[in-house]
Amino acid sequence: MSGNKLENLNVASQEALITPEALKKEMPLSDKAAETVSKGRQAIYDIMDGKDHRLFVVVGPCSIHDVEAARDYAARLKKLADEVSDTLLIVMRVYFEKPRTTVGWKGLINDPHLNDTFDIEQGLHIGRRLLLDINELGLPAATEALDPISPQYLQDTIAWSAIGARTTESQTHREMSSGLSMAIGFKNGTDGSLDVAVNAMKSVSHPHSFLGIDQQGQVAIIRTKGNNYGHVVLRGGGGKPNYDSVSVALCEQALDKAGLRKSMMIDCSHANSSKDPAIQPLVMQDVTHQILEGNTSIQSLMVESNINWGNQSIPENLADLKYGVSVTDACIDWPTTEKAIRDMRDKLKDVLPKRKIG
Ligand SMILES: O=C[C@H](O)[C@H](O)COP(=O)(O)O
Ligand SMILES: C=C(OP(=O)(O)O)C(=O)O
Repeated sequence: MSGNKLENLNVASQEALITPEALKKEMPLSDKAAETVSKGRQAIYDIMDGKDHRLFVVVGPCSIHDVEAARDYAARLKKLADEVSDTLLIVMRVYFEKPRTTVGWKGLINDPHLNDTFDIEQGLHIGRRLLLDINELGLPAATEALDPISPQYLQDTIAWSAIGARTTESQTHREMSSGLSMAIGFKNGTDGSLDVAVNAMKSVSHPHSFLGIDQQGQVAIIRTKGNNYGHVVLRGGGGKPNYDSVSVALCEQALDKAGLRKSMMIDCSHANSSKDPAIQPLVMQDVTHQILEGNTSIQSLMVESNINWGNQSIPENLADLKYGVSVTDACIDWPTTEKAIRDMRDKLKDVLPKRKIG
């Protein structure tokens, strides 16, 4: 550590990490996986541009903590995705980085062994392997871009990214998003503020120059071109939901006033469900009804779903973990997910092709 007595005084230790280039050399993207990423990104662009009539639906666990259960879930979701692909583009939530309101487990990259050992090098390897395998299935992946460095390790496997409610106002995250290679959903603030997401959409469309790391892990000046595929994610906040038609109309007005594309995602979980999974299918039904009634701005949804219902705390003895149950937010189970997605597809399959977007 530096000999300077005025710096790192609160740093306990630091250790070098594998570079992004080295990790990708160890775990390259196959042609099949690359095709899944590229097609997934393009389909989302086409949906946002009104060239593809479908909705895209980001479905999956609140967080990934058990890669075998994640593979099991991905195989089920891939089958469902193929079944509904005429109407819904299904993208799997593969969330490795968890923003916490205060403290708590921060995800599989930060602590892959769920025991505060913070084996981040192992976390990056495990996370990349799973993302490669999910894309190999032909299932595109979505994640939250939370850590400003990790995208250099993983973003070549990602078709869509979210910036979370706690970081949508962050300049660092807006700068990072302006250089990412896919559409970015900006959550409204945890207090329900829409302004932070609208301002993020404005910011992300501009070029930015900022401090980052390159593929060789060298600190570098990153200069971006700007990203024209930012959109708002309505996730509720301030103790109340904002998926209702009035909140959606107010969001459309705000986007119109700002001269931004009226493309939004409804997050059926978080403050839109008061974190009660039983509410998520009701939100999905309400959104479907809004579209049947003529809404043309809702182009995507987010659903927190797992193999089994609810959530669990991380036990002292990991052998006590219940299979396929979230260790962060509570999720709907697989049968509920299948039913809700199928219902949405059946109700919208003849309507979406007639929607005039934009
Ligand atoms: O999606 C996960 C949670 O909503 C988010 O990480 C905050 O969780 P917490 O309030 O339990 O920290
Ligand atoms: C943390 C999440 O959501 P939010 O940022 O809306 O709380 C999430 O989608 O996992």
